[in-house]
Amino acid sequence: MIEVENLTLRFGGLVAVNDLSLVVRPRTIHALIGPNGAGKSTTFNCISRLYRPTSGRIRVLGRDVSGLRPQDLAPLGVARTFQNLELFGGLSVLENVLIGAHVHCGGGLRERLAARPPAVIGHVEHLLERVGLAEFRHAQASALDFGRQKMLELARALAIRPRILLLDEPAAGLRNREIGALDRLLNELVERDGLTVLLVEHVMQLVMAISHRVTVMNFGARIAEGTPAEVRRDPLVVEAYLGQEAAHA
Ligand SMILES: Nc1ncnc2c1ncn2[C@@H]1O[C@H](COP(=O)(O)OP(=O)(O)OP(=O)(O)O)[C@@H](O)[C@H]1O
Repeated sequence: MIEVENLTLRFGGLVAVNDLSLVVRPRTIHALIGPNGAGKSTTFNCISRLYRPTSGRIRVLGRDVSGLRPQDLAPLGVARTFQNLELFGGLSVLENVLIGAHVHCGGGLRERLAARPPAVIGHVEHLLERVGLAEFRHAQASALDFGRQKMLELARALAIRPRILLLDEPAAGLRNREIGALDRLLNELVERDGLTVLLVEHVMQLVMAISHRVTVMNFGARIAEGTPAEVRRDPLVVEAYLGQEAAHA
């Protein structure tokens, strides 16, 4: 679903991503982990076209993305969420998801909100149920607590009916109960709906529970890859990131 080949990105003299290759297979949850500054977000931003790589190649759904703009990815079936939430705080929960649902139709914000075909509303209501926000559908997005705002961002991403979900730290700042709900939802999206998920995440509780594959980065490069159990035991990973405690967890 995603193929990253020899990706390098330099910011001036700093090599943020260094010759990174990785393959995300269909219907898997693939986590990108590593210490702060390892190059995870930069890799993510190259895949979602916010950054232009210095060299290397990225294919998404078999297509070279080098000529695409960030907004070209949604029509291809690729949705993303952001580490710093990017909601329309003044709009309702329902309207925020509606905006996502209309991505295929083009047009401005006003047109997207004005056109509310019943089928689209039905889909949006269904998504709000799935992320546990149905009862908040008419609340203003900015009035939700942080955990619910994160679920709203996820619902908006799902509204485009994506085949690939790119999630930037979906569990950051969530409480245990919320992480459990996210775990169940992501599993269901992959198992039942056939989505593919690539996530950058620091919350090991989630990564180790849900990932089929984990790529570990340090200093811009890949230092390990495997199942959660494999990377947890990898001495390089233990030294760079997880610590002895996680190795024995
Ligand atoms: N826009 C930028 N301009 C210059 N340097 C940058 C930029 N974005 C990231 N960097 C640098 O590139 C390196 C990799 O950063 P990146 O944000 O990709 O790491 P990360 O693994 O996502 O870290 P974190 O877990 O803290 O989010 C860091 O040294 C960072 O300071």
